[in-house]
Amino acid sequence: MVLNCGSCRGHGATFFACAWPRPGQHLFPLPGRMPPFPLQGPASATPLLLLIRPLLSWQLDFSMRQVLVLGLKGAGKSSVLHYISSEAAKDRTAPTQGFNSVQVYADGFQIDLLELGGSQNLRFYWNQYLSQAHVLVFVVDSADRPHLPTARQELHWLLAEDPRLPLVVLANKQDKSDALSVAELHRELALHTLNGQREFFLLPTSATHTALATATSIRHVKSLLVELLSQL
Ligand SMILES: Nc1nc2c(ncn2[C@@H]2O[C@H](COP(=O)(O)OP(=O)(O)OP(=O)(O)O)[C@@H](O)[C@H]2O)c(=O)[nH]1
Ligand SMILES: [Mg+2]
Repeated sequence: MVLNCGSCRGHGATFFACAWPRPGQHLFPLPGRMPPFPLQGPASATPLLLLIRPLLSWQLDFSMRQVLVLGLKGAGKSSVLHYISSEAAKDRTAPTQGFNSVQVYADGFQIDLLELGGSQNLRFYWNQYLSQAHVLVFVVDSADRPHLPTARQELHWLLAEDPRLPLVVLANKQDKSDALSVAELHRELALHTLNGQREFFLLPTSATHTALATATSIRHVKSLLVELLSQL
């Protein structure tokens, strides 16, 4: 079930509760700029506060589980989020300018999935959201060979910051004929270097209509997340 900000109980700071973005909403239209989190300051600090308050609801709450969804631009993050929240694929998605979030309920808790845009200027802010995430989902375009070294570099920078955060890597766009296999991606992303401290999963996915009933269905991602998060 998808919930919009009207159902954002439990975010702690009620003043900000209504600011949680609606699913699919892009609330950060400023080109390439997104403030770091956490941000502090008096409530009178508008208009900056108005711009940042959606991000302030990304905070720990025992009834919520936070999933941070990262990956280079065009990897398929928004498409994955759309499927997880609506159980339907989307033909077109716009590049995320800032962030994008969806909330789903499962097994008695709320899962907040937060996607940060994957363009270079937004990647600068990625690591600032790690500390409040329960799981990191890293989406890779399996057919985008030229950008795999960048994806590997970005992923390993993130992992170095938090050696214990559970990691789910999605080898997305498996429907493409030139997509690397999971084994090839495992090698290209140097995932063998992960130490045994963190829980780690690498799943083949395809966020397309035709793949919804196949082995690469995003449905498996949702099940895995629920299982991982219910152990917390
Ligand atoms: N063939 C194929 N196309 C996909 C798949 N997933 C996403 N796409 C397409 O890839 C393009 C980019 O997808 P997005 O979901 O917007 O990518 P993103 O990671 O959110 O990109 P940014 O928001 O710019 O960081 C869109 O045209 C999607 O329709 C997939 O599994 N297979
Ligand atoms: Mg996006």
